[in-house]
Amino acid sequence: MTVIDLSAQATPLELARPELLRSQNFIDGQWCNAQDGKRHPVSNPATGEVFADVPDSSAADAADAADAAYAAFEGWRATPARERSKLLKRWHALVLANTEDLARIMSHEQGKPLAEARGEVAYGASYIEWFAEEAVRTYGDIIPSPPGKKMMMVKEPVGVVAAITPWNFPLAMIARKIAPALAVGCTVVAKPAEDTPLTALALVKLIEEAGFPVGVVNIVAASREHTPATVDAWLKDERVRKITFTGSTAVGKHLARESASTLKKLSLELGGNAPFIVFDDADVDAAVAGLMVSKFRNGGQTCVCPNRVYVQAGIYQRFSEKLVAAVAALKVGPAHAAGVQIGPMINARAVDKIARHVADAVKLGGSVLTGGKRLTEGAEGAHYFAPTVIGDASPAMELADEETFGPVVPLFKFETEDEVVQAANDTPFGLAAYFFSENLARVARVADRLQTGIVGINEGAISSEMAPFGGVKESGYGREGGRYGLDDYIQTKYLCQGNLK
Ligand SMILES: NC(=O)C1=CN([C@@H]2O[C@H](COP(=O)(O)OP(=O)(O)OC[C@H]3O[C@@H](n4cnc5c(N)ncnc54)[C@H](OP(=O)(O)O)[C@@H]3O)[C@@H](O)[C@H]2O)C=CC1
Ligand SMILES: O=C(O)CCCC(=O)O
Repeated sequence: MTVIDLSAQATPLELARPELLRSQNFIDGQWCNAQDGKRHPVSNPATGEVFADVPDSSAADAADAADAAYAAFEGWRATPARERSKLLKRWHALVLANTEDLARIMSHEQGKPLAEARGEVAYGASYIEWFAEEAVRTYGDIIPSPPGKKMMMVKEPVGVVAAITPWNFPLAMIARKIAPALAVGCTVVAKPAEDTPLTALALVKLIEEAGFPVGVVNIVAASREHTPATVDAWLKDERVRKITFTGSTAVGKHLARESASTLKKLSLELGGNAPFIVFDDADVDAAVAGLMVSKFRNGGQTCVCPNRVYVQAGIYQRFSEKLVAAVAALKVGPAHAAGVQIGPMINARAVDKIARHVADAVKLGGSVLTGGKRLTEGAEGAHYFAPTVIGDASPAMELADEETFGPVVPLFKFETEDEVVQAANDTPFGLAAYFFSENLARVARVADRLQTGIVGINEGAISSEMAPFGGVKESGYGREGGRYGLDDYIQTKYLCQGNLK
């Protein structure tokens, strides 16, 4: 592993358009402070340095946002789909035009390498473009009807949508929630993660510049301490008809429970525990390349990152040697340094969990083939963990059950297809799975048997605005992206016209 000067001070956050760095909530077309004036700091995970602050909102601010979104709803749903589409296209163009500033803000608050942050801007923008195109295609149905009747189905927006988003993809996650909501005529209240509010606020600034009507999108920032009460105001509010959430399964379950009293529609994109299976008949180089792409994206802090890597006995040694060489060549360092591939982890809690998983694996007989430790030299205030491969992993280890959310690859050896499919499915989670095999019959069998919402077959890069992203089991429900991505923001209305002469 190459470590690029962890003690390097972050370059100041210089932006071509400094006005994109917002420090207020956006409610009813106004930038405003929290009613009680509270604020919370935003720091750079590469240095620990606090470089901005934002409102620490409360239930009162959330209620104001809901009032605005509710008031704007009738007007927005009545806006022609073509017009909604045009505004989304304008927003899309503004996001792309401001890529560099958005990427810098994102890297500064989240820690991902600048090149990756630029990629996320393009990725998030692709959802906005996609849903701008889909906005004009929410067709209903004419139902073959009995004589004297005309039966029809029309699609309507569900109403006010609350979007709650995580810190790992501060731009793409909120973009792929707001864009489909707006496309079908819903209005939005949003709350970004404590650690990464600035990217989301910048994105909303561009919504303002695109010329969306007042109240259509509202955003409030809050600290981890005040988030539960803030979001609770939306959970209890019967005018908020939908919650769309990406984050941990524990919080997803809380949202499902607490919104039951008003029976909201829910999309929950929750944690995963993705298996990555390499069969003896795989193209080993392609499998290593696929694993590197999927595992080390965002430093391993991605819900679809492989968490358990199963390698068949016949190629275990060869695969592991090639993998260790590739992992050992990764460059770790602060987001702004040239060539960095793995940045700091988001916060102390994240790196503590990774260290706990590695220590537990070693205690239970795992061997550290590369990495295996925190990188602390020169890294005061930051949270780095060395890209790690652990050999001889076993099901009793914590990392087999819980997503590590960091740059750690545990290698499990297996003998048979049946055994590995059973092991892969032996988890409450079901977001993504990957496998590599050149055997056509096996490809069909294994793809069919894996219990996940997404399967990468001889492919590590699965995410795309054109495809439905989402899980099964305790990884949640609902789909984001593709032609299915509007469904979660729509309700079906059946019209039955009678007495037709
Ligand atoms: N599916 C995915 O993509 C993600 C999965 N995770 C998993 O979850 C683990 C923990 O990460 P963490 O950041 O704590 O994830 P959380 O689920 O706590 O955070 C995700 C979002 O939910 C908000 N939130 C937290 N508690 C509540 C609550 N009681 N009511 C309403 N909203 C709430 C957070 O706000 P705030 O930041 O203010 O607390 C944030 O906006 C990770 O290690 C990973 O395993 C995490 C992020 C994304
Ligand atoms: O929050 C996550 O980790 C899911 C988003 C990643 C993706 O879209 O591929």
